[in-house]
Amino acid sequence: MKHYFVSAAIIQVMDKILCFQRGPSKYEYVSLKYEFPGGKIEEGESPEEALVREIKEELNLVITNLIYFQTVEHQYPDFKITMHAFKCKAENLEDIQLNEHLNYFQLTKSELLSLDWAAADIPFVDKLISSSNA
Ligand SMILES: Nc1nc2c([nH]c(=O)n2[C@@H]2O[C@H](COP(=O)(O)OP(=O)(O)OP(=O)(O)O)[C@@H](O)[C@H]2O)c(=O)[nH]1
Repeated sequence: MKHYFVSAAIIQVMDKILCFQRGPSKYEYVSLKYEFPGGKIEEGESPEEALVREIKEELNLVITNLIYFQTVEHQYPDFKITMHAFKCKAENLEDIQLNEHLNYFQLTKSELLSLDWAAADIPFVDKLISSSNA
């Protein structure tokens, strides 16, 4: 069984959080689901370095002020992921490009549950909702 190590960005804009819809996938349980953008950590990279690289590649954004948030281990039917989430800011939001995602929303914490999240992201969503100053 494959085990992926992944970093994910909780990008905050004022009191809102950026939520991104994945494209179609052969794995129906992640296909078209919402996620925090990011990707796999490559050999020799820290989780933070991987996240800065992935967000530039996927969204053309420069992220700053990374603060560790939480790590989730999730077993999907075909692979396992260990995913580290970081809160951060985006320097240049006006330059955003959706190079991989289909769509995105800027939502307040209380609105997050209106989206169909990838299962691995649910602990992040729950923690964001339950933490008033997180
Ligand atoms: N980036 C990211 N991946 C997630 C999240 N939740 C979640 O289950 N995943 C899963 O983690 C795996 C790795 O993510 P990814 O596909 O974005 O990584 P990547 O850009 O390096 O992929 P690549 O192999 O196509 O280059 C995917 O199978 C994805 O479904 C999330 O919030 N963010």
